Amino acid sequence: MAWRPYPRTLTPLHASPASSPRPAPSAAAPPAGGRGGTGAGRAPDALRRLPAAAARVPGRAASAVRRWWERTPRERRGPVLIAVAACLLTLWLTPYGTLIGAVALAGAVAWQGRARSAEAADGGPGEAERARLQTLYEALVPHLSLAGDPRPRPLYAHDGDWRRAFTAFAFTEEGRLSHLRLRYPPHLGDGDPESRARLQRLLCDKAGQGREYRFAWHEETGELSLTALPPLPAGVCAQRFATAPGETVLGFTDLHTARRTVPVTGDDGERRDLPPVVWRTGPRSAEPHLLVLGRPGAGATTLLRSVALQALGHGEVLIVDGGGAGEYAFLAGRGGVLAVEPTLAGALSSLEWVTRETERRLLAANRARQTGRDVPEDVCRPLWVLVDRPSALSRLARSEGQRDPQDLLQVPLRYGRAVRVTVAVADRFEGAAGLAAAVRSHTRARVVLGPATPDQVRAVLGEAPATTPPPRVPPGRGYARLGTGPVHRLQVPATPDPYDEEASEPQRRAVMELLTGPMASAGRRTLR
Ligand SMILES: Nc1ncnc2c1ncn2[C@@H]1O[C@H](COP(=O)(O)OP(=O)(O)OP(=O)(O)O)[C@@H](O)[C@H]1O
Repeated sequence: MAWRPYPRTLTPLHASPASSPRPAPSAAAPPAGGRGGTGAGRAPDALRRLPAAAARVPGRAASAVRRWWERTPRERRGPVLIAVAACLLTLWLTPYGTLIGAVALAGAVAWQGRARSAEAADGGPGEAERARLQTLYEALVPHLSLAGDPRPRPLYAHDGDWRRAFTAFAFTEEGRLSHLRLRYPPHLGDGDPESRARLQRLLCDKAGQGREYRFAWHEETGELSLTALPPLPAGVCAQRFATAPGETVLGFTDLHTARRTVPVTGDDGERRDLPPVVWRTGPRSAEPHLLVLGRPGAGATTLLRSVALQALGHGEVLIVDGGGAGEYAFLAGRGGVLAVEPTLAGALSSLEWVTRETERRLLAANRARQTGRDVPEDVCRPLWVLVDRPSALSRLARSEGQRDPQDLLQVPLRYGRAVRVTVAVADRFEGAAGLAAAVRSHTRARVVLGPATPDQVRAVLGEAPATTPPPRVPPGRGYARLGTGPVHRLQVPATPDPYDEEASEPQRRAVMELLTGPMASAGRRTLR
């Protein structure tokens, strides 16, 4: 297989530390920006940390002022502003007032940062942080101590020391635990999923609700690390992503699980580099077809729309809308869109054409190879078959005594990869039982959207996520797994139906901008 370098617009992660979001902390290194330390007495590097700590002081003072302002009741904000303005005016009018004000401000800022700088300088946690670690340690003692433990100094004991148990930790600027690495005793049974789940639940409760956490078990060293994850980037609209041909962005994920970033523009117009989940299709792909499952309203249709808009840049698209709600109607008649079929009859005839077209392409490719000629262009042009809610169509077909449209997906699913025919299927959880065996066995790129239990995620992706469920699940939020790769957290870009009046104007406009022009009647192909 030929090695293909990154296109210049794509950024390998290691190449742009300055412009990328900060990497999540590894188990050995607490997160940059958070304040961390080791409990086991690593050598303090005070001199190195002091300038950095001093540089953070104004930032801390500013966030203290912001927190104070947010806590101030609305009715008191006006008088407070007037008092501040009066003080500033007095200083302005007093001889040397500006200078006195500046010195006083610098003094206040230095005072605010003094205690914390001292802590940061010796690398140790502050008083509040020590108290949090102590509370966490005491909560772990009943779970991790052993009655009648013969060892003279067990890791976890009521009069024990958290410094021996916690080998690394870090706190956020707000004083919340952001990273912890702890040693666990051998009797925990780290091979037992129930023991693991119990300890993880306890740690989540004690580390603070309302965030997602990633757990990593290090069985060789008997350590467990917990890392608080920031929310995934929301507010990314549909747009032309910087990808190579054959690559589709399913959504965005965490920096530590992605291999690169792509530049994107948020709906506020701000440009950022974000780590995408990239799905590769085509003859070399190990996951040439996609299955999306989720609860109603979780965003499965949105993901198929996003795939369709990206596919239109390089190939032709045929859509079967089993939901029949007209959520793809805006694509009908656009350049590159072969058909949008909301009815059973239309779905059957279009999918029959797809079967014939796949077979035609296979024969043409075979003949070209046998005669040593190039494969014809019409065989290489990607063909995308997007099927939304096939289980609903199958049910309808059964009740009407017609052929199951999913039977017609067998050929493209089995043989389509070699001739660039890609199938993406979306359905609801309750429709999963109605998916044909071919759909289930040939869709190795998988996405789960919306609220789902770890067991539901495992049932679809083959593995539960290593992260805890998000406290609030926005539309388009879920998990993705490509083949046997890791389970990624996923946020799908907002790609609404541009005629959906409830969608935000910038998001609808973004979709309209990606639409190809109407197809000229001369270019229309008949699928019947
Ligand atoms: N990634 C996203 N970002 C922002 N909004 C989204 C996203 N995904 C979905 N939505 C919004 O959530 C709503 C439901 O989305 P969508 O129709 O895609 O869900 P669905 O899973 O197909 O639901 P159903 O099965 O009921 O059709 C829509 O209003 C849509 O605009």
